[in-house]
Amino acid sequence: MTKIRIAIQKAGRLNEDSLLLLKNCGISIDNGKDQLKAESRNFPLEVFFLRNGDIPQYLRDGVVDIAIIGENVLVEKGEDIIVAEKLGFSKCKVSLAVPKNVDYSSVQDFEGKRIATSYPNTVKNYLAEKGVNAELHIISGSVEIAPNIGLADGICDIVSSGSTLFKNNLKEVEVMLTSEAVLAVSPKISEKGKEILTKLQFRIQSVLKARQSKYVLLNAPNDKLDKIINILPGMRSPTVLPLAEKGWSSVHTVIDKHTFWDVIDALKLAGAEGILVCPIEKMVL
Ligand SMILES: Nc1ncnc2c1ncn2[C@@H]1O[C@H](COP(=O)(O)OP(=O)(O)OP(=O)(O)O)[C@@H](O)[C@H]1O
Ligand SMILES: O=P(O)(O)OC[C@H]1O[C@H](OP(=O)(O)OP(=O)(O)O)[C@H](O)[C@@H]1O
Ligand SMILES: [Mg+2]
Repeated sequence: MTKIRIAIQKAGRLNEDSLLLLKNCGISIDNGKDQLKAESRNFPLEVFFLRNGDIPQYLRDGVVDIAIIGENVLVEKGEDIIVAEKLGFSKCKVSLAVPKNVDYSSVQDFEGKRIATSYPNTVKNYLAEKGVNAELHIISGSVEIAPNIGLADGICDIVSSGSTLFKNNLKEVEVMLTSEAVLAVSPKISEKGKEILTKLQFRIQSVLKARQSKYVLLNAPNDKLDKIINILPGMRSPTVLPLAEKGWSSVHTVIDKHTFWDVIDALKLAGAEGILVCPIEKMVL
């Protein structure tokens, strides 16, 4: 039977969320400690645990069919790789930063300066677009220390909360790109592999939609139903059921978690009572 091969980061920031996503998709993986390869018992999937930075090459060569990888790594070394799905976790930026005490006015200030980074192609392309020439110092980690030890005038690295920059007396001056984990696809994937990928993507989409939404149940007096229903976005239109108590109804609907608190406040004002909010496990549309 054909199986699809997926690359997942062996250890690091993407590992846990990638495995959780597969688990939420109902895919069980027998993953012993330090195992570099594992199989699913209930989905035609083989998992390879690899270094994030090596994954674009494995995709290009067709050694794996798909991968969960940071978009920023594809920008750096996998522009030819197709992204099938954004996955909503490991969100970060790739930014330029300089020491806090430097007077910075524009990207032109990097002209002739030394920049330490693990993302040379990203910086090179960005600066070329802006017509700036700088000298790059390629290092594989702890980039933020470079200006403090006199190795560089500025850095280009991943920024999330900004605390690493802050601790190293640096300030973010240019955001070159924003990134999140994505499902990437090898250009060499077979037709059979594509069929399995479609099934996997269907499951992933159901999980991601569910993560974004909450199921809401509330009670309302019938004379306030119109106003309440107007507030609710819902998947299609909300379900309205009569309560045992005369003149009252129960309303069921789905709310996007980003607008959630605003909608709840509006519902209360409109006369909703006994509001219950539940997580959704899967959302199949
Ligand atoms: N601080 C952060 N916040 C959010 N996402 C991050 C952060 N740092 C890195 N990422 C994302 O997670 C990915 C993996 O980062 P991590 O530091 O675990 O691995 P790495 O050292 O870049 O790669 P490798 O697996 O090759 O060692 C990055 O490519 C980026 O997309
Ligand atoms: O803005 P922040 O929330 O501080 O996150 C940014 C830091 O996170 C990443 O490093 P990581 O901790 O993954 O260490 P690494 O360099 O060993 O990969 C990245 O390289 C930054 O240094
Ligand atoms: Mg890191």
